Amino acid sequence: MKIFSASKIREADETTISRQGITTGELMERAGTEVFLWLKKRFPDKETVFHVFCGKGNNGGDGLVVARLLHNDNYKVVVDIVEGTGNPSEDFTANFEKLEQNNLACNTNEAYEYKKHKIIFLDAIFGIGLNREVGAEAKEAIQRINNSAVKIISIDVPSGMFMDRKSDIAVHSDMVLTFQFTKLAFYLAGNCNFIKEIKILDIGLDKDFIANEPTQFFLTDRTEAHQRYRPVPAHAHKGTQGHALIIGGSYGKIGAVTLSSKAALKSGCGLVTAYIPKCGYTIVQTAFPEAMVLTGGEEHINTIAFDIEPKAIGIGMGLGQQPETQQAVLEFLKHQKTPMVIDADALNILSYNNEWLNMLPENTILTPHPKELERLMGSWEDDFEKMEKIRAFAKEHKIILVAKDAFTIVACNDRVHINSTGNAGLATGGSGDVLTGIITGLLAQSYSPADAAIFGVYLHGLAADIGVCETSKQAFTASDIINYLGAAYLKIEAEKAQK
Ligand SMILES: NC(=O)C1=CN([C@@H]2O[C@H](COP(=O)(O)OP(=O)(O)OC[C@H]3O[C@@H](n4cnc5c(N)ncnc54)[C@H](OP(=O)(O)O)[C@@H]3O)[C@@H](O)[C@H]2O)[C@H](O)CC1
Ligand SMILES: [K+]
Repeated sequence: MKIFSASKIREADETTISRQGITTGELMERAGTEVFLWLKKRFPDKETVFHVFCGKGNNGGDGLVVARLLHNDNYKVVVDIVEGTGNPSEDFTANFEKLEQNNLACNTNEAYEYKKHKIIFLDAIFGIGLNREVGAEAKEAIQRINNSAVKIISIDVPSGMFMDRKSDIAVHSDMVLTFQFTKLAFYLAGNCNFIKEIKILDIGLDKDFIANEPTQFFLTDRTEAHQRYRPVPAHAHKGTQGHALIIGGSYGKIGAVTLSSKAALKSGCGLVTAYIPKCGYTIVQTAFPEAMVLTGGEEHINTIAFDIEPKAIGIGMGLGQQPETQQAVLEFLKHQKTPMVIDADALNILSYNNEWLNMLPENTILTPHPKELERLMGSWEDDFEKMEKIRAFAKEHKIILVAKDAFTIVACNDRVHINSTGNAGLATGGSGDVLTGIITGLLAQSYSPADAAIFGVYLHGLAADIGVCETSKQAFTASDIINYLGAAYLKIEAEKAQK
């Protein structure tokens, strides 16, 4: 799914208004109606009290439409117009007048009994139009909302959240009902406390505009994942499903390479060879009998040489950074032409030898966690700068960068893809090793590097989303990601069959 900036969303509005021959007020009515219908379905109990906090712009206008529709549908509605939210927009004013005509007064300080009623706070103070720091009055309203113990639903965006820069104060939403497009700011690490859940409401913006307007940002949602997924061909055998080579491990860190190798095989490739130091030989052969094993070095890898022809290589998991290992990795990378995923210590070795980055084959996949990312490309001021640096770094070095985070970002071909699956259960040792294994396994199956990275990250997160429902987040381990890969594939197959 495309992600557009606030200015592009305004263009989409204007195009829709002119092509569909409607007014801005009619578009607002449509947006408000979608919110109303969603609320009505979710909260059928007419005793529910909706307390709507409106700013004076179009986000507030949406809030007023929703308030009127709820009121006319016999819900209990309380409306507060928040001061210090700019000059009233035309459509806000029109809807404010309609509210009076419908006998719904604002700012009445009406008391409602918290015990007796189910209270929902609707947040319509600011939307995508926030363009300066929130002033005292609006801040007070945001704090009041946040300090309440009731369910908070934001219209379009959590009020106070900037679309293009770091936000200091914003509504902490249980649910954001956002119009037509999801927003980039929702996925940034610094904003993670502001949103629990996102629901995109279709408000019928112009389809041609959406299809044709370019953007650099995409959400890897179900549809995107399905487009990149490649089912196993009916005539497949282990020779056609690709051979993955996983290079890594050192004394005390053989688990990393074992997890990675297992994940590669479970992602669907035909054969996996693990290249490890001798100290791990019995461990890998015992823990993972499906793998073939090659060795180099005693307790750490000191040379990388083999006579197999893998279709993809994953390197770095548990490798260590002994001088001999560093030398072996750099020598190895110098001659590589095979599609490759570089992780963990192999990434760190590259960061100390930055000039080597440009020698990597085009579209080599790098999978850093935040610390490794910082070592690679330097630090960043805020999430927006981080995103831009990731995009520019991938472009400059002609690589694919998989920046692991709560919402993992894949930068490739001057585009940024934000993953939509995964949960806090993935914050567990070895989950990165599993991801590298999955991506390497997909590469071995002839997925393009971009598809392997984008789909691999999605699949990894989906396995965790399915898994934690049975294990809990706390008890979820990296091995569970591997165990639930099958369920993730089955879910994707079932969703595709439903279409
Ligand atoms: N396609 C859609 O998604 C549609 C969205 N709609 C809704 O419209 C809002 C955007 O509305 P807009 O009026 O542009 O902006 P806001 O409501 O977010 O903000 C209102 C104005 O507030 C002023 N402002 C900005 N920052 C501050 C601040 N810190 N303190 C006080 N005031 C501030 C600013 O006006 P100025 O003239 O003062 O600069 C804003 O314009 C969108 O989010 C949706 O909810 C449509 O209803 C339908 C289509
Ligand atoms: K809002």
